[in-house]
Amino acid sequence: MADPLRTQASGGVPLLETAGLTAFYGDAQALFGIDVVLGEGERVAVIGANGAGKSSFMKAVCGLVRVPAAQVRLRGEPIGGLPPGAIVRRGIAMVPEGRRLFPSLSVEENLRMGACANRVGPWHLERLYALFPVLKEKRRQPGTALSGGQQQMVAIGRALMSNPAVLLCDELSLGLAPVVIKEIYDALPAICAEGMAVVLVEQDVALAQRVADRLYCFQEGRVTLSGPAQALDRAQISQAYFGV
Ligand SMILES: Nc1ncnc2c1ncn2[C@@H]1O[C@H](COP(=O)(O)OP(=O)(O)OP(=O)(O)O)[C@@H](O)[C@H]1O
Repeated sequence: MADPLRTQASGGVPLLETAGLTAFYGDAQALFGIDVVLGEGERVAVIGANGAGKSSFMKAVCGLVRVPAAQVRLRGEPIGGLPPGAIVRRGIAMVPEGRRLFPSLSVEENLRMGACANRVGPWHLERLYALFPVLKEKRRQPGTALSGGQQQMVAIGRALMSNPAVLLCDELSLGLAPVVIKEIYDALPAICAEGMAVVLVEQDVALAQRVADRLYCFQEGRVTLSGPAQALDRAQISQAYFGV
């Protein structure tokens, strides 16, 4: 049967693919051959326990952890191991775990930093302010003076300002109140409206199932389960998540 992820993108090539992705910190291996495929406009969630390798995967894709070139491909082109700036210019932007705003810059300056990639697309300051109006109100304040949820909006906005084809979001909900998490995730359809694809690392499995088209479960640096988000049941996920 035809694989929709390979046929929907041009020439049968997926938008983003990792093939046997391995990653190391010195001698310590964190990823042991991760195969992930992302189609145009798809939303994929990566779940797994602490230390499963989710953040290492995201860092490997965006160039923060060096990996062999052919292990990460964007529209078929090997991009593994390129410097992070080069990967952003090719269309992959990251919302990092813990937001990592520039503390000495205002909200607006943080947002403008994302535009350094010089990519053309639908995202610009005014559109971001329409999406998250509170950021316009607070645009002259230091980014780090904002609440956690507002800082997350800045981190998302900064990534969107590079007009990516793929947005990587590492634990958007970390440390946020449920009402704020809902506000952030409610913005996702508007963020994806032009067909941008998203990879989300999410600790809340039920939330991941609600927002993603497909899930990958990692355990100890390997994919233990993948499939359509709604089709995977709790028992399968628990087995893949905890290995019990
Ligand atoms: N900078 C680092 N140096 C050495 N080892 C690291 C480093 N970062 C992560 N690791 C190790 O790599 C493995 C995967 O960690 P990673 O942070 O990718 O997992 P994770 O699934 O994102 O976990 P969490 O949910 O806690 O963020 C773990 O064994 C971790 O200890």
